[in-house]
Amino acid sequence: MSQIRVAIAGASGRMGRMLIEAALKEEGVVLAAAFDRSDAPFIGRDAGEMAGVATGVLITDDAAAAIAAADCVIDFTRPEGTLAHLALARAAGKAMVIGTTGFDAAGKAAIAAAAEHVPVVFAPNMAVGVNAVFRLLEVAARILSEGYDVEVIEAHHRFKVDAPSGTALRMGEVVARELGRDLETCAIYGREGHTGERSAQTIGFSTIRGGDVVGDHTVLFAGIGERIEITHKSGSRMPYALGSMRAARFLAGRARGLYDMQDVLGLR
Ligand SMILES: NC(=O)C1=CN([C@@H]2O[C@H](COP(=O)(O)OP(=O)(O)OC[C@H]3O[C@@H](n4cnc5c(N)ncnc54)[C@H](OP(=O)(O)O)[C@@H]3O)[C@@H](O)[C@H]2O)C=CC1
Ligand SMILES: O=C(O)C1=N[C@H](C(=O)O)C[C@H](O)C1
Repeated sequence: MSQIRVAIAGASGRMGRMLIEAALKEEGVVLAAAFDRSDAPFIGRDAGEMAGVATGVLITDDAAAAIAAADCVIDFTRPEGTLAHLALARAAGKAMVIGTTGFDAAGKAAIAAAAEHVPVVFAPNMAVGVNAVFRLLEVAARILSEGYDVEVIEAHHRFKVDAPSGTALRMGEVVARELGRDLETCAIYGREGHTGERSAQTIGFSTIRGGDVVGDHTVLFAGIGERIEITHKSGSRMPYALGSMRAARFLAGRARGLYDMQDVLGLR
């Protein structure tokens, strides 16, 4: 089996630690480097420490050196960090898996531009189950295209900084595309005060933040006399991390281009 050497960005973060654990477990993946910001708590410590394994790979604050040591960067940080790492990966000709959410249009355009030079997997959710739900939503939206109001409801931990989640937005995009609507113009983000009656063409989003909720997403199709709910609940971050390892393996030896988890999982 061919091997891919990965560098984990944001190594001290919730996903960074999970990604290191997954990289150490996954066949065909070698943990080549782990890096974070210079004020991060684990700089200089063994990347395997959290997983109770000595790896000899020390967490560094030298992003360029970490990226140079790998074939592929796996990045779950913040949009500004990801875009800085992407510029380094592009300059060094390295592949990249991007799980970070919350990009604006310019950030997404920068990712598409970099993918003209290096291969990139960019997806708001790497879990296999969520990607299966995206396909289920296409079927549901097709069948329930008349007379059903669409609402996307998501819940996450108190530390999450972007809303709605990237996954909720992608769910909205999938349903909107199937219904021939443009999410840019039909989305309603929360409601307050005298809103008037609901307009049939809208897709509503509701966001809950609290405690340690890993990530729950529901798409509700509400008709007169019946409701259909399609729900995914995460009990652990490991499915995101294992999905990212599949994405890194998918990129091994691949040409430049922009891919997502539907490509990685062969769901297109
Ligand atoms: N696609 C998917 O499947 C999933 C995506 N995500 C997304 O991944 C991202 C990270 O989530 P999570 O791990 O919970 O977040 P954390 O805050 O726990 O971790 C983020 C890490 O990135 C570092 N970081 C923050 N800002 C920068 C920056 N500007 N430059 C470089 N490094 C930076 C943080 O360092 P410091 O602590 O010093 O700020 C930290 O180490 C979020 O966008 C989230 O939505 C999460 C789960 C699954
Ligand atoms: O921040 C998180 O935790 C998560 N973020 C992603 C998102 O915004 O969709 C994926 C998952 O829901 C966890």
